[in-house]
Amino acid sequence: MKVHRELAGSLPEFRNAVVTIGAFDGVHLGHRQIIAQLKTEAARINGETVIVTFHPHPRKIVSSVPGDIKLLNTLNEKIALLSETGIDHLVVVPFDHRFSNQPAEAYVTDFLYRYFKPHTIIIGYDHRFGKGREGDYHLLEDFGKQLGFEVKEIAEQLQNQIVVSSTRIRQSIAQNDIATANALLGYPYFFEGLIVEGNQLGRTIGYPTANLHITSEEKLIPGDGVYAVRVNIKDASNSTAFLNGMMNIGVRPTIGGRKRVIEVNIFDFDADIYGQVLQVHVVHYLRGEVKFNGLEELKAQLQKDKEAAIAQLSH
Ligand SMILES: Cc1cc2nc3c(=O)[nH]c(=O)nc-3n(C[C@H](O)[C@H](O)[C@H](O)COP(=O)(O)O)c2cc1C
Ligand SMILES: Nc1ncnc2c1ncn2[C@@H]1O[C@H](COP(=O)(O)OP(=O)(O)O)[C@@H](O)[C@H]1O
Repeated sequence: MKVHRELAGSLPEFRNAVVTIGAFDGVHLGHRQIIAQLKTEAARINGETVIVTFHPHPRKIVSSVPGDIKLLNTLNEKIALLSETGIDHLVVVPFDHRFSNQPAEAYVTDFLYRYFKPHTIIIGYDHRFGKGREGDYHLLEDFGKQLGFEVKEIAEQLQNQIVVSSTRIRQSIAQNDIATANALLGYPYFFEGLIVEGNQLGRTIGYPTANLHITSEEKLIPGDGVYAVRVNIKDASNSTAFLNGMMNIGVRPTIGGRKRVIEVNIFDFDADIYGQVLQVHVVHYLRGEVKFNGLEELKAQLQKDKEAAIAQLSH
């Protein structure tokens, strides 16, 4: 997959471009359905598959509360996930107020048609574009007749009767409904953080925990609670080996904590990994955070959590 981060001057001439446009936050099962169609269509006409996405996320620019929205993917994660789907081109369009204020007609002629000369455009059932989201499938179809491109619409995707949408997945993760989120994503939700020092208390009770500092401000972190996780230490070896573990997200009422922390105890593991980046794949929600009467009670619960986590991770 070739990644293009600028429009003017640097885009190639695509051969029979089969294009889709969207935020693709999460690269979830609905997105994957569109991508599958893109590839089928491109194979049929010997064309190239092109995904057009925007950065920053359009909601960050047009939202009334800027900076408020948390996302499923950082740009780099999105690029990695899309790259695995086997498409030919990803175009990351810088999204700003000027771009968002283009009338829908100008968006089609001065942007879509001008840069991509599409053979076919495939969009999701709820895709909107242009100032005030005024452009839709029908407008695109009208332009297609004039300018000579095909437009195809993909119906909404259901998973266990739930409509697959980035918004729905974001809500599920924030409310610790990891089961729903993962089912709609098609993979376990993941995030990463830098391993920093904590109170060094964990090791004294037999459960050392890697405390994570999240460097991406936009990344959505699951709601408070205890989770079964798989982790990958992103060190120089670039190993993709996964280790099992359990994670707590919360303020740690038992030790009188106030600040929200994210910490992971890795099973069958013993090494100093301060300063490394840990990627955490959230597999299962185990329980809510509890205030215990002292460390002994907490320790007993941690043993139970570990057994529950191992049972979940062995599926
Ligand atoms: C799987 C797991 C579950 C936890 N559950 C709770 C909990 O329910 N209540 C709580 O106060 N602390 C909980 N903790 C946090 C512990 O209090 C914390 O790991 C310990 O104080 C060590 O902190 P340190 O890493 O900063 O030294 C949990 C930690 C882990 C790893
Ligand atoms: N099994 C393990 N799981 C997590 N971290 C571990 C493990 N074994 C060793 N460590 C190391 O120990 C640190 C955690 O120990 P801990 O006593 O909880 O200190 P801190 O409060 O600084 O997190 C981790 O950051 C990591 O470097």
